[in-house]
Amino acid sequence: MSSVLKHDLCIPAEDPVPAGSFGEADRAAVYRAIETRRDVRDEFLPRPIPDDVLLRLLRAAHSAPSVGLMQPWNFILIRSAETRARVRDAFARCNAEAAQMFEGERGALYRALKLEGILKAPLNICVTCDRARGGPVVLGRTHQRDTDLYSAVCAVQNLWLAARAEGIGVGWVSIFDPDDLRPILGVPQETIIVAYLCVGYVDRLFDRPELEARRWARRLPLEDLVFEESWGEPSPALVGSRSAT
Ligand SMILES: Cc1cc2c(cc1C)N(C[C@H](O)[C@H](O)[C@H](O)COP(=O)(O)O)c1[nH]c(=O)[nH]c(=O)c1N2
Repeated sequence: MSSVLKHDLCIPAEDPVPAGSFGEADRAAVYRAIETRRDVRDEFLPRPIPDDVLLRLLRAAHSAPSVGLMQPWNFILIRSAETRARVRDAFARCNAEAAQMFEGERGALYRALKLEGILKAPLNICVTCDRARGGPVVLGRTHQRDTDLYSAVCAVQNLWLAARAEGIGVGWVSIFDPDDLRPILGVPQETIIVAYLCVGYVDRLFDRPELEARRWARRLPLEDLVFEESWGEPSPALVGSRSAT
């Protein structure tokens, strides 16, 4: 790196391949996993997930970044039909409440959506966050207490992307009262239930978010979300990107 580069942090046109970057095929695979990852509700197959594959997914989750290397996560693997049925009941109760919050056509559309695959997926995984792990003072968490929760969410996303590469679908279900789940799964009171995931091989995937395909919501244009230097200032770097969103 020349001294100009060091001080100006610019990358000249003739810059060689950045150190540590992936080759083209690997890079494309990473973006493919990111872009084709979907939330899965109804496309699960009963085919069991082999232990070695499951281990890869859990290792991917456990490789996530975490504040102060706190690694606040635990993973509860739920396979029994009986436990899943109890969880499904907890979902159904909350989903009925949620449905009442949308009126008219929106309510009808909500009721038509399938928002979980708890019984259909052969495996469910509950991801938790132990807020006390790492002791009372954790590097990086002193002024932002919720960074432990953010860390656990990073683990979920790692698992989700690794699953995509394995041909395994994941569906995140959050339509629960955590206090309903807690006794079913034996989660201690001080531990937060971060995510309840339905996991299994799939026969197909939506090529865009299902909620978009079913006209519930739309992906927002990226350039509306990126600011330059200060809130509300459009970024020149994103000008002309609308067609790419
Ligand atoms: C924290 C959180 C919680 C939930 C979700 C996601 C996340 C991040 N999603 C999935 C969500 O609807 C989905 O990710 C978006 O619609 C985008 O679709 P793709 O994930 O790109 O397929 C989700 N989906 C669903 O059917 N029931 C649910 O309860 C939830 N809950």
